[in-house]
Amino acid sequence: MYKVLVSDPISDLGIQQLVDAEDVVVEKKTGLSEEELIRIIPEYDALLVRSQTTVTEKIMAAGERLKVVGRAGVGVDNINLEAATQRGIIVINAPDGNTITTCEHAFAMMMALARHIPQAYAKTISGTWDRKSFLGVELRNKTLGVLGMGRIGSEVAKRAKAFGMDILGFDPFLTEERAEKLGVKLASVDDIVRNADFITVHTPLTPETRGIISTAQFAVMKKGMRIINCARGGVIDENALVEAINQGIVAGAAFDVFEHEPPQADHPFLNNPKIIVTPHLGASTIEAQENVAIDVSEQVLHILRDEPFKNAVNMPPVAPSVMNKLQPYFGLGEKLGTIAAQINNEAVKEIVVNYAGDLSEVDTQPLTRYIVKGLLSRHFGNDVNIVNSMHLAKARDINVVVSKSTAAQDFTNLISVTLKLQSGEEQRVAGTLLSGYGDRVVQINKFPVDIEPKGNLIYISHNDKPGIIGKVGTLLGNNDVNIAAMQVGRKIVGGEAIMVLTVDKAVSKEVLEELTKLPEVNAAQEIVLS
Ligand SMILES: NC(=O)C1=CN([C@@H]2O[C@H](COP(=O)(O)OP(=O)(O)OC[C@H]3O[C@@H](n4cnc5c(N)ncnc54)[C@H](O)[C@@H]3O)[C@@H](O)[C@H]2O)C=CC1
Ligand SMILES: O=C(O)C(=O)COP(=O)(O)O
Repeated sequence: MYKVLVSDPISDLGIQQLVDAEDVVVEKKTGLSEEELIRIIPEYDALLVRSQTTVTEKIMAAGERLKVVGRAGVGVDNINLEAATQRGIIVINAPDGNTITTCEHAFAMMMALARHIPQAYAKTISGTWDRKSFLGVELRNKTLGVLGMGRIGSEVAKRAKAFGMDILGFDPFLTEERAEKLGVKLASVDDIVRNADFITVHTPLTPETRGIISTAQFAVMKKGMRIINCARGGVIDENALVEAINQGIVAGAAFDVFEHEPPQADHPFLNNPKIIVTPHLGASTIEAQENVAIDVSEQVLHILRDEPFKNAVNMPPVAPSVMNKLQPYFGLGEKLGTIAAQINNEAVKEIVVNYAGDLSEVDTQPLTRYIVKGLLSRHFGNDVNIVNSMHLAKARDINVVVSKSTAAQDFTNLISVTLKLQSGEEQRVAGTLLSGYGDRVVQINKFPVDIEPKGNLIYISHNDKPGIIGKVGTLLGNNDVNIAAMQVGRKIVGGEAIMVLTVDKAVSKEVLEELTKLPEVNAAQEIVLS
């Protein structure tokens, strides 16, 4: 049974598929302190959060079974990604489910700012009929600057267009083509701060975006401009904003997010009549909450069940078309790594992976993670997975080199894994995916073989002498080890050779030692595959 902890308020309807899953138990415990979470997290395989729970390194360290942290939303700044990656914990988010909702909130904030709606409402319900104090401005013909033209920023721009606004957009990934399609003029941050009547930010909080709008930017803004932050607290410097309002540069600001949430009671935004605030409500609609919870629950279920998944934020993204091509090779890749690790006992300095044939045309980076995982699993066991395999290799100074070739000998695809060892020697395992037959190992070191990589194997390197096969068979038989299949590989008669035996059960160290004592045998290793 997999145990899932939901530690923030997440839509019941959205997590229903987890609740309904026969192999999952869902427990909801919100408002926990870090200490409480550290205490209970060892029981859980998955943790589902929104933005309230801060998933610290200590929580990750305590999460002995923790396989995945699912963020029902976009921003993962409350999750220590580095700590997750080091421990092989997959972090996923739900990037699309709250785009429209947050865009609509930003738009609502812009309109509320333009027409003083919160201030006018407060005064009216207090019994004062004041029509003079709330003279607003139209959005039509105003210039809107959008910083961050990703999912939300682009939707904001589309709506602003419909309101007759001119839009200046800045995003390092915004191309001229896409800007044109969106009806946005590509601009620099400087163009935007100098020319916009309204500015709205839609970037994550990164070292680069922290304070992207600060004192220097406010200093050159149009007098009477208005500014909105429905992204992350800190993108617009809070103190610099208050100062710009006091100087009469900024006519009004609308903030949904704060540098520290919730803000202290004496936060300068909370009693400034020119600043309207909401308590991080950008994603808070029925629709968005259902969407993000459904998305994240679906992926969590896949991860728990070791099925392919998407939206991992601590692994590079892979296009679905690429994923579809690579997926059939994941098992083979991992097994090749496992075999390579088990036929040698030396420290590995470098792993050279060559993808040939069909595979040379695809971005194989996710597949390399599986190979490295298989390789390191001999020593790391379950502590290595595809999230941390490259990280663990790097931390151990193991260089991973990938090469590609169009020709794949007689195969349509071929993966070769070569280990460069401390002694300067090399070990090589190559395999292919044969249509209709599945995974096959087709080469070990210089010897061509044809092995189904499955179950328990014994790898023997020996000298090709008459009678050796019989001796090995007798020795194993005497030790009650049944041979299911056998492959012998040699280059020349009487020269170096290898034997790979598929056996029905694991063999003991003692049996392996007995095998190495046979005069023709140079080495005998067990290879265990799942
Ligand atoms: N208030 C709320 O409740 C919500 C807030 N958000 C926040 O909104 C932000 C945007 O979300 P999405 O549009 O879904 O993300 P996204 O990833 O689609 O877009 C973010 C964009 O920011 C751009 N960017 C990064 N660095 C930049 C820089 N230095 N200058 C300009 N652009 C830069 C990226 O290239 C990307 O296109 C995130 O911080 C997210 O956490 C998202 C949902 C709800
Ligand atoms: O998705 C995001 O990035 C958000 O900021 C939404 O946060 P929330 O899920 O409402 O706590």
